[in-house]
Amino acid sequence: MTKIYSLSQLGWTPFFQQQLSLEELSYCIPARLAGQHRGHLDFYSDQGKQRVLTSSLHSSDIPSLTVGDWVLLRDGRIDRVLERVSLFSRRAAGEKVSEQYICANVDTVFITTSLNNDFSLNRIERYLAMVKDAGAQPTVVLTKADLCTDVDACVSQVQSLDPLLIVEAVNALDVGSLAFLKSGCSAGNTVAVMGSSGVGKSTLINGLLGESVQNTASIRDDDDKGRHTTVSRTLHMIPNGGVLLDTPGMRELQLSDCESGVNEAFADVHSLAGQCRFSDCSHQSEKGCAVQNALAQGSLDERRLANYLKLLREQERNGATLAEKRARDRSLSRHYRSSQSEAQRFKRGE
Ligand SMILES: Nc1nc2c(ncn2[C@@H]2O[C@H](COP(=O)(O)OP(=O)(O)OP(=O)(O)O)[C@@H](O)[C@H]2O)c(=O)[nH]1
Ligand SMILES: [Zn+2]
Repeated sequence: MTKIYSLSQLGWTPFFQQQLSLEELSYCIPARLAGQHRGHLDFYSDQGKQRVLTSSLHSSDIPSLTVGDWVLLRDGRIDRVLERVSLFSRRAAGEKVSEQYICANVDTVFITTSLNNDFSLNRIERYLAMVKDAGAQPTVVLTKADLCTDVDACVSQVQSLDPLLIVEAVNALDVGSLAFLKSGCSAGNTVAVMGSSGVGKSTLINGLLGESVQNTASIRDDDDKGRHTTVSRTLHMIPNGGVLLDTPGMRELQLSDCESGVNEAFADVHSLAGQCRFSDCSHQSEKGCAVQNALAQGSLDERRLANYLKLLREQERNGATLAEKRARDRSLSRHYRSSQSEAQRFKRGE
């Protein structure tokens, strides 16, 4: 028997609720996509697991869905896909500019890097740009703190990238050191983990879930042969609330097209660049370059500037089409968020 979870345990928040009309509430069931299989999709709702056969869908609906999506089900079919909080995708191979979706509606990403060989501010900045571009919130998790002789120095280097960034050093093998991260995984919060191979993502995930992933209370499925397997091992319930989305695509994600994410992750440099005398300043040797001035004054770090320019060049090579499409999607999602907070203020009578 599949365990039943409440919508909030499955990651449902007011952001999704306010997209439903009263009428829809009477005939639709909100459900979250937990697994995509060859012939069917698995959804979870507060009524349990529901399987939708791919053959019952419009072929154009399928590629636009991804794990983590919330949809409205009506009579066992997808009525519509709800607006997303965030979306991770990559450029699909091929001539045409198209996007391959990886997962949706992740609130918090644990950008995981180890405090030994893997530690690199450039890599962390790259991940920050990706997470911001997707519309999610980053938390930097520095693993293998037990193998590092100066944890505080590394933490403050990461913190210097952004004073508001949450940075946490852990020994992922010691569950006790994950208490702070666990406290952030409350009901309604969807978390994903990203980082290079070997940094300790699986160890961290096992620690957050409390047991080995294989034996957790993750959403389970009986496969056709009657065996008990996890649903593509993508959607896991975190004890005491929250959902962990763990997809292979997320683990392999490369920085592709996220110029606006780069500019957000480097808000300090981006804002300096806006103050240069010439709008097309290349920040090399032009007169009145605010970026070069900041470098000369020591308020901007040479490494950070070099990484910013490198990431922007990568964006240019990737072309702007996808970036524009994402910007459109994001502004729509911001619109929803702001109308949501307006609705909340209204409710409170402000
Ligand atoms: N000492 C120490 N070892 C750790 C820590 N976190 C992970 N490890 C070890 O590092 C190795 C790699 O950890 P994994 O959790 O498999 O790393 P991963 O990021 O999931 O790797 P991929 O599956 O390749 O993506 C394992 O031997 C872990 O036991 C830590 O905080 N401290
Ligand atoms: Zn300049």
